Amino acid sequence: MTAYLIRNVSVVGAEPTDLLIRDGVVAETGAGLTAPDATVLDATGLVALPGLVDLHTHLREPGREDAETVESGSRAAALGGYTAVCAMANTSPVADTAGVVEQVWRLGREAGLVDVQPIGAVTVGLAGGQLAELGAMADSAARVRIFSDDGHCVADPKLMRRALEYVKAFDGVIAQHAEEPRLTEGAQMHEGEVSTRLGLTGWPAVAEEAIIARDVLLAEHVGSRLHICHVSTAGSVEVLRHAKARGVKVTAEVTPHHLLLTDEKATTYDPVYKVNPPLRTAADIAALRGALAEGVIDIIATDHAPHAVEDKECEWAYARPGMLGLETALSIALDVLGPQWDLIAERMSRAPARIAGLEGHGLDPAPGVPANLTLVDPAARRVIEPAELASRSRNTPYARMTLPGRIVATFLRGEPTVLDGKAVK
Ligand SMILES: NC(=O)N[C@@H](CC(=O)O)C(=O)O
Repeated sequence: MTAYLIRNVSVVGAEPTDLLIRDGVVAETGAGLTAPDATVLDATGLVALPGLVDLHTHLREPGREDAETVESGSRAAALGGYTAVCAMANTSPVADTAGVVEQVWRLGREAGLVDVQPIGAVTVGLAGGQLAELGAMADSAARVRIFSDDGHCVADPKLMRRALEYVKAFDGVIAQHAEEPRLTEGAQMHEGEVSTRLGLTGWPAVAEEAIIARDVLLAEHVGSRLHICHVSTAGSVEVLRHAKARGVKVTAEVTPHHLLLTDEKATTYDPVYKVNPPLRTAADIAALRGALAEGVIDIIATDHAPHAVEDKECEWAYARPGMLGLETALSIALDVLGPQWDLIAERMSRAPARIAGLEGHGLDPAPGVPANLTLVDPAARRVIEPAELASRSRNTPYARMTLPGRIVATFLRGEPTVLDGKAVK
């Protein structure tokens, strides 16, 4: 195994130092290290972060390998600075059995670019009718700890209660897609002034907030861990703040796009901006940014949702919701938060690794720690060209935008997956 001596790197924004990576771990740190056998990387001006961890990735395999595979999504993740991703269960077949989660887990190991941790479905076929085999998925080789029907809400309160009770035994977590389905029938975008102007059916903020309010109360009643996917409204932030103050075991994520883009984008009628939950207002964005700084929202998760061309380049009403995220998330975080490296490390690596219980991830580079890390050039700016993305899909909302920051290298257990900004395999 090649050793790497990373020279003059700022670890999470601290004074520059050297890092020696050997045998899969950070072997030494300090100024002026020597290691004659090591490959030297000059990292002057670069920042080392613990490898990013995405709690919400759609990899589309099995079933829609034309849109993404475990391998192509893993490569996109590595290029985005990630060393671990949690793969959502809305595949075809649905990841609601030990067999399917083991298949995804094995494909992730074979690709070997990031650790792929499958998420199991809460209900059979995501249909919301009966609980999936949560225990069998937890006991499988994939050791599933997060369960989610993402894309669908677990709308039945009794089933949600049972799911929360069930996973408590193995410290699992239910990740809820908060959307009261009766309030979003036929919805095409955020319900507000813009939807009225465009004459499109609205997805009201209260459809999200009502489910979060219900579920934090259920989680408190049961004493279980609840995670809220893609929080998108100011009202949701208020509900979460209240729940956290009461000591409810709830965590929450926000996506890069909900931190940056508003519902005004729908006026273009370009379905690349169609996403679930929908893009909201500038006031929501301000509240989400505040909550992220404060810790009411724990993490940034991408909700990387690749879609084939025919599912996106069509009329708005027929387009599938979702946008790419893995290869641009760190740039959007830098744009939104500025060079607050400790906050970025917390929200994009340490906290998601803790929530998912991913051993060896989310740890700042230090002697003895597994070498899962990424090197960022904060001074670089890049133009996003959809055709250059590693994802099999092209549905990025940032096409031709100039974004700050570039991932220069990513290491997974001491092996580079990205070097000089390019995937190693
Ligand atoms: N976030 C999205 O807009 N899409 C997700 C599922 C979902 O959450 O609707 C997808 O799988 O495409």
